[in-house]
Amino acid sequence: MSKDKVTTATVKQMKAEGRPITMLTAYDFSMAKLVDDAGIDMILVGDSLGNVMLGYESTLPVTMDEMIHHVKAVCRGTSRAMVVADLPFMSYQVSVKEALRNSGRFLKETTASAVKLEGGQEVFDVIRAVVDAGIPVVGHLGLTPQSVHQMGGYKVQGKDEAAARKLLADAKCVEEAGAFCLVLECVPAPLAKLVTESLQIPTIGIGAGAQCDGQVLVIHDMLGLYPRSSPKFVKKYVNLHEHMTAALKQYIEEVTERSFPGPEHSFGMSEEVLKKLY
Ligand SMILES: Nc1nc(=O)c2c([nH]1)NC[C@@H]1CN(c3ccc(C(=O)N[C@@H](CCC(=O)O)C(=O)O)cc3)CN21
Ligand SMILES: CC(C)C(=O)C(=O)O
Ligand SMILES: [Mg+2]
Repeated sequence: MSKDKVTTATVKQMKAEGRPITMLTAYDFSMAKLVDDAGIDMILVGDSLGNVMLGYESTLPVTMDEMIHHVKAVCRGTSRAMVVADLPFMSYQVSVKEALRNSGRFLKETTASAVKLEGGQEVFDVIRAVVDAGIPVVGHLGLTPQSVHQMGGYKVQGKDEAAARKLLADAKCVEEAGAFCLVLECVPAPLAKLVTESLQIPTIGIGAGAQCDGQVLVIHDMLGLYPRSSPKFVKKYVNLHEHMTAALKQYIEEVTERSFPGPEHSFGMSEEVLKKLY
């Protein structure tokens, strides 16, 4: 392992020093290389690949085999960032044994160094067992997309007193179980701040305000590459959809009018050889 590689120790150190942790998703080699070269700390191969890469309506259909396919590609493009593999729906809910088997697959079949899973008190035993097997775990609370049907849609979580208390208790559970880091998704900013102050482990927010120890976004959302509507928490740093459409239209036009390829994109041969062919 190279000496500047981001590890669980790096992330812990960053919280201690008050340095924000940066995380983005990536799902393939080229995007991972772009993100890693830019200097991101953590790359999440999210099950959101079901939406942005595979066109599913939710993350629920994503399989372990689909995840592994993408995690492998991301690892090949990453040298410094820590790669975190998202455990897909039903890969860790059935039993602790299955959770161990599937977490183990990520670390054996790819070079990812941590796994992520959704839930609080109900996944305490799972987190504990995976951590005990030597696999670092990232928790995920608040809006947990794998429970979309139970939540009745993608909604901000922890708004009333009971829900807020439950989220705080779940966060402490996730830490107690041994997770080294916790994603907070769609949580009121003041509650995310309270959770962040209440935990030793760093929190990584997405729609959880500025007081988390780090931030994560889906890369397609922040680059303006996702054609479906984006949640309120997304900031589009660039509208790549527009830039790419312009490039594609120019290509179509130039091929149609035969201005592409030009001489600089073409290969010649000697007149002498050519003459013999005619
Ligand atoms: N491209 C993409 N980006 C994501 O952030 C993302 C995925 N896909 N797929 C998996 C989940 C689904 N996520 C979502 C999807 C929708 C909302 C959303 O529409 N939220 C409302 C909140 C409304 C409210 O309760 O006030 C919003 O307006 O932001 C939030 C998170 C986050 N994840
Ligand atoms: C949005 C992040 C936290 C995630 O779980 C994913 O990309 O799947
Ligand atoms: Mg996910």
